[in-house]
Amino acid sequence: MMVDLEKDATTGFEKVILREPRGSSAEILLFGGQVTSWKNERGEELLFLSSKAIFKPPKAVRGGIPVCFPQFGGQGSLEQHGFARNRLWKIVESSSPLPSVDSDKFSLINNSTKAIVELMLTPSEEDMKIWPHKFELRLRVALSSGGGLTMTVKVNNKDTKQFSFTFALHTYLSVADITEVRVEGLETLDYLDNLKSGERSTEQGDAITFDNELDRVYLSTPSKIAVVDHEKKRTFVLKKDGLPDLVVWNPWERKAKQMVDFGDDEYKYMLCVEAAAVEKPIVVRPEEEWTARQELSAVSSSYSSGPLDPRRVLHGSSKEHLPQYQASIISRFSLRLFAVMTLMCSSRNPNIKKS
Ligand SMILES: O=P(O)(O)OC[C@H]1O[C@@H](O)[C@H](O)[C@@H](O)[C@@H]1O
Repeated sequence: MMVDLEKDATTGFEKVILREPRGSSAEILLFGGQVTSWKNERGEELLFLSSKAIFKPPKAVRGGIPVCFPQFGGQGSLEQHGFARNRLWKIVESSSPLPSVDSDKFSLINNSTKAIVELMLTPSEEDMKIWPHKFELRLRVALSSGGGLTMTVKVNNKDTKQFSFTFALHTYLSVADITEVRVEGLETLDYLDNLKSGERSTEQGDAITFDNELDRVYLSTPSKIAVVDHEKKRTFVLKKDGLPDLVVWNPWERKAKQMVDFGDDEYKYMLCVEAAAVEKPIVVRPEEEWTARQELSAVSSSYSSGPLDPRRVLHGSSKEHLPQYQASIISRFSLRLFAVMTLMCSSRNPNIKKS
């Protein structure tokens, strides 16, 4: 396992590179704490990064996995998606003893089964003027020996009063042809439609497919979602914890043309699936810590990694024989029962603890 710190020759941005012996790798910019590349063992890029991406602060970089904090989207007093994605983060020295970046390239061998780096963002005086809360935001990125990419986020409240925020890991997946892509695991869920001023609707169909602009926040989603790329015969599996919502976004043709940092036809080759906490802001009291995690893996589409949706576990395959409306009613009833039982078991967010 190797962890390198380099200065990108083209952009001048500093980046950490994680490599594992079988060939997979990941790159993380200190600007934005943003993963901009994740490659499998054959060296194929799994994340989308726009050819028109602008590497010039304070513009956020279009692609990879921007961190949206302390605000998701445009609802709030801050800039769209918050400021974390266009600030310079620091490496937490204890995570990987990386030397300074004065010479061209440094390497070290990490003997664990994962190549890991931990980055941190704390507010500057300027940040405190727009969001007056002392916090520590940590992002740990780990590349496992199988090539899976795990991102663990921690927010510590270092202040004397509580604060709340919304959050997303804005993952841009690279796909071969968006019209041949299917998202599984969101069937029958409620969502907020950003194209209809956040109007609430319920997903009726089967898996989600794409033939137009789509911008939705799916609510209380299962911990495992699959994005099937038929053309590439590849399935992305996204597992998450502490991030109940899932944003699904593709700008399609018209919006693509309006974005200066996005190619006119690049919408065909990307899909954003964003593990998020949007509907219910996270509240963290002084000296408390909130943790969330996302695990990404890319497997051949013939691979089955087990049931996606907890409702399918409850009903087994018999649900498939029920008329669709009946199956959907039972699903929703079970979900509500599950939600009530969960609420009864814990009234506090299980992802928050004393730091
Ligand atoms: O252009 P930005 O600020 O990176 O945002 C891109 C998109 O991000 C998505 O998360 C939002 O749901 C969209 O509404 C938004 O257009």
